[in-house]
Amino acid sequence: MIRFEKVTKAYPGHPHPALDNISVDVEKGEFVFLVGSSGSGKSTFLRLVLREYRPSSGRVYVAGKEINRLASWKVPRLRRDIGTVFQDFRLLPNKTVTENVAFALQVIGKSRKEIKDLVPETLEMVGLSGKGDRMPDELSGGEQQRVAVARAFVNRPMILIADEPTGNLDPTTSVGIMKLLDRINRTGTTVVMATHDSGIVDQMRKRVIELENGHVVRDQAQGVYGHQN
Ligand SMILES: Nc1ncnc2c1ncn2[C@@H]1O[C@H](COP(=O)(O)OP(=O)(O)OP(=O)(O)O)[C@@H](O)[C@H]1O
Repeated sequence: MIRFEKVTKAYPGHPHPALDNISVDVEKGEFVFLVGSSGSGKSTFLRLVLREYRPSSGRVYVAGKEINRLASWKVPRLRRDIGTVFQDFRLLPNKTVTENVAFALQVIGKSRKEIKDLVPETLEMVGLSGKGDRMPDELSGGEQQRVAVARAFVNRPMILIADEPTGNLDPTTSVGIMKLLDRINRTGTTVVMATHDSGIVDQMRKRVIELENGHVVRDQAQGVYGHQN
């Protein structure tokens, strides 16, 4: 589903590349944690999948397509297939919960009928039935992140990318969000999540890819957060 072939990404003005000749394969339906200290290259990896950046060298494939060769006008189509969740929720503050989730469908041209069916169904799935008319600032952090997850998943994307989705949440709330991501993964959606949350990684025992200075230093099935000697 995602393939990096000898990918290097160097930012202008930086002496060391953020990713240095990495090759990684993520199969359809996998759940992968990306771990590594701050600056190790996790966000750069995720941004390359979204084609927010192009690699300096090497190839990135998503669903069999080499995305660096996509014409710019095809990039929005690629991003439709990839839901995103971030640490800081990124909800539209002047829209209700329902409107936030519906908006994701409106921008890709879904019919009113589809929106009417999909939004309540997805809000129910994330445990927010009955809160559709609330504004984001009337919700707890955990609830806001549930809205963000609903928005990312309402279109049933092939891939869900999460960049430190539990970074602003307490441990109990984090577990709730992880249960949701796990449930989404079980529907067949490939999940790639960058995180510093060792408790979550150790609890879930999914594949762990560790980056260090732009290199893959560990790729472990049913892995843990830290090194095991
Ligand atoms: N837009 C950018 N321009 C220049 N350098 C960047 C840019 N984004 C990231 N970098 C550099 O690339 C390296 C990798 O950064 P990246 O954000 O991918 O790391 P990260 O593992 O996601 O870190 P964190 O855990 O702090 O989010 C760092 O040295 C960073 O300073």
